[in-house]
Amino acid sequence: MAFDLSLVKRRGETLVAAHVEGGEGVTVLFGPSGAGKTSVLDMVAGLLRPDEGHVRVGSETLFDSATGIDLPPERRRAGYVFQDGRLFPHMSVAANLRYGERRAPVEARWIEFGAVVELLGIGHLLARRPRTLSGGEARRVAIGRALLSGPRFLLLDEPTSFLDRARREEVARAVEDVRDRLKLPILLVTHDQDEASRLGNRIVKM
Ligand SMILES: Nc1ncnc2c1ncn2[C@@H]1O[C@H](COP(=O)(O)OP(=O)(O)OP(=O)(O)O)[C@@H](O)[C@H]1O
Repeated sequence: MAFDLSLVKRRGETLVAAHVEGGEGVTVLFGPSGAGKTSVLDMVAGLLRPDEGHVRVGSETLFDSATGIDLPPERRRAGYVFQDGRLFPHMSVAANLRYGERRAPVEARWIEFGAVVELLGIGHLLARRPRTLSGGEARRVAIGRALLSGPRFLLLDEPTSFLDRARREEVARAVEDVRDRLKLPILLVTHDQDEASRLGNRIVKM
């Protein structure tokens, strides 16, 4: 499955434009602050309406301004991991993960709780609250919650930003595992050149 995106959106003074014709694996959106990377993720997720263009993932059209197709976010089935993770602070790690799972219709669940916990190495964290996690652990839990929501693809907004070197490494490895073991299409935003080269099967400059 691959992304096929052609998007144009005016945001204030900025014209955001992106064209992606991807193959498998990780497509990196790379560019300076303000180029519109997060806006592109929001348009793919269905949270922001493009002025023009299309969003296709695999054989499915999620948006097309020419034909009027515009699926609501819940039917697009994006696993969106926001830059700040947005874990629920009053819930344990396990409850955060289960929340993702409960959101998924039964027929959309393609991965088990135990498999996600194992893949991301978060078994020892299940009883903890988000505020007691390191930045890298919190990002891994947020990726796990997204995976359990039965997504067709993942949107990762700067998954290693604001982390020290060791935590960046942890999260980068988790992204590689998701890419290589689950074969899920991933659209990943970064402004770190090394990370773009390491994780991306292709890089789209914005
Ligand atoms: N709600 C909004 N109304 C008007 N302009 C906006 C709005 N949100 C974002 N913008 C503008 O759209 C442009 C793209 O913003 P966006 O957050 O998508 O960029 P980005 O590349 O993800 O930046 P960063 O790397 O800093 O997160 C910016 O110029 C921003 O000021």
